[in-house]
Amino acid sequence: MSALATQDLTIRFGGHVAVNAVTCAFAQGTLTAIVGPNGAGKTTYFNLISGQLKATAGRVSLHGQDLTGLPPSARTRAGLGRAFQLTNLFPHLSVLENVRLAVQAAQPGRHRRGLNLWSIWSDHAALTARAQGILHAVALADRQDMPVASLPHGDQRKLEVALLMALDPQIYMFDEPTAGMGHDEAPVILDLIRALKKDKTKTILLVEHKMDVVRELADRIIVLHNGVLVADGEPAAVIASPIVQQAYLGTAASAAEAEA
Ligand SMILES: Nc1ncnc2c1ncn2[C@@H]1O[C@H](COP(=O)(O)OP(=O)(O)OP(=O)(O)O)[C@@H](O)[C@H]1O
Repeated sequence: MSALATQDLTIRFGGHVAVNAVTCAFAQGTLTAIVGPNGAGKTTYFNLISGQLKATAGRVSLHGQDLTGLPPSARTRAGLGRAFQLTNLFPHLSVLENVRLAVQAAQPGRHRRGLNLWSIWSDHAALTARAQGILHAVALADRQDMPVASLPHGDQRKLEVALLMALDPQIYMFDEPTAGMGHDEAPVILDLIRALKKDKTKTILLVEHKMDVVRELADRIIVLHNGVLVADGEPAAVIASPIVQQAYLGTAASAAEAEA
């Protein structure tokens, strides 16, 4: 059984069908890149999977469990990990405190152990250690005491990935994870995605415009164009296919412009 699947997933905005009957299954332990031109429906597809948008038609399932009617929070609890919107955080708490809260949120049931001071103290120490480990992995350890609101943009993107890791989801959904990062910052995030990929229990969906990144990381590429899934397969074959050359890389359009 696939880890995640969408069946005829569709959303209309007025007369515009932004995602059009997309049926796709994602196998556990694979990294699928989702590519397509601007406005193709990639982020909208993510929003439908994570529940930020309600589908007009179709279904989303996780290990066979139908998630379609569930709100985003329930999908997160079921194992879907979508990068946090930083607006959902506590902007005046520190980076460490925010990550620690996410680590804590990912461990349901701990509070039911009762009010035992030793367990509260040891829990707090363990949660802090885990949060610090994650911050180290995303190269944010030296920013751990800064209020989230004062982080520069590149560090905010790293924090999004840190919070996702804190939740330890089964499905990682990355939407252009290195967008807006400097050349020295992007490799940290790409290394993390490589490490997640090696952990064959995780399933990764990656929306990415940079084809060199896609070529290196993806086991499979799917292509959206005008909300429709137009290509799906092994990276080299998909990148070489006429539909991608035309729809995504724009060779046909460029050739036509050159001739005009
Ligand atoms: N809330 C909304 N209301 C109306 N139209 C929307 C809404 N969200 C997305 N759209 C439209 O749906 C289409 C797909 O947008 P989407 O952002 O998913 O594309 P994308 O492939 O992620 O593009 P990009 O690569 O530029 O991020 C676009 O035409 C967009 O204008």
